[in-house]
Amino acid sequence: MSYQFITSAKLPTRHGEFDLHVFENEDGQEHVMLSVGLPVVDPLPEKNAMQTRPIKPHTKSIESSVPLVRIHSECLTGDAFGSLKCDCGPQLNTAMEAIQATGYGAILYLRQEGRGIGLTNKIRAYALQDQGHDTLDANLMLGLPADARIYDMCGPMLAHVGVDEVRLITNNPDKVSYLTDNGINVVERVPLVVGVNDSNADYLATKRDRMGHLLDKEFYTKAHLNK
Ligand SMILES: Nc1nc2c(ncn2[C@@H]2O[C@H](COP(=O)(O)OP(=O)(O)OP(=O)(O)O)[C@@H](O)[C@H]2O)c(=O)[nH]1
Ligand SMILES: [Zn+2]
Repeated sequence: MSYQFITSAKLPTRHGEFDLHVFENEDGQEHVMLSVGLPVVDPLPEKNAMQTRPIKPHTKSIESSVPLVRIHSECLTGDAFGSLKCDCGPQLNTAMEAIQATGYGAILYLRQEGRGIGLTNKIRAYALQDQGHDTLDANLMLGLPADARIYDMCGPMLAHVGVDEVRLITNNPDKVSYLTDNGINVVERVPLVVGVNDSNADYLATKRDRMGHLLDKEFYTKAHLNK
């Protein structure tokens, strides 16, 4: 699949100002990158398309010499509606804050709702979860993969802002492997365990115990929360 940069603009947010870049694949599916302190290709057609604005100075420290990057998969229910069934909303907000704090990094917001099965199927899976099935079994019962996401857009999106090494904010080792196997140096994995609550503790435990997510050290169990 090939990916094309379409346009960009400033996006002030409650976490600070980002440059928002839109990319599209050949099927017309859009992905978004929010960046801070990284080059921006001028979106205006009358200007040289390859011209870049100068990189804004960022807080230089040993930690921030490599950009902080979060690959975030779309979750309408968590990101927009404040759902407590998952940890996506708090993860997105925390990552945006952390990237603003370093002044150097990006969120790749991938439109792969429901781990790539789409919103309708995710809600079908939620209905099965309402009957007691866990997040993994619910997908399988629908005849769908546990995780249908692809990450081949990440390389072109990062290349667009001149990034080939990252400090990656994730608990998912698949994301680290994918980037590493595709020429992006992951110098550090930065864990992101936020938004744990009574409604998502079992869901997080399933990700830890059945899907290989690296949550063991930092993660609190439902039993712990109920103490
Ligand atoms: N199919 C399905 N998708 C879900 C469910 N809960 C959250 N999601 C989707 O899962 C995606 C986020 O994936 P997660 O497994 O939470 O985390 P991750 O991105 O793999 O790992 P981190 O980088 O550590 O956040 C989003 O696209 C959500 O819409 C669920 O119960 N079923
Ligand atoms: Zn979610």
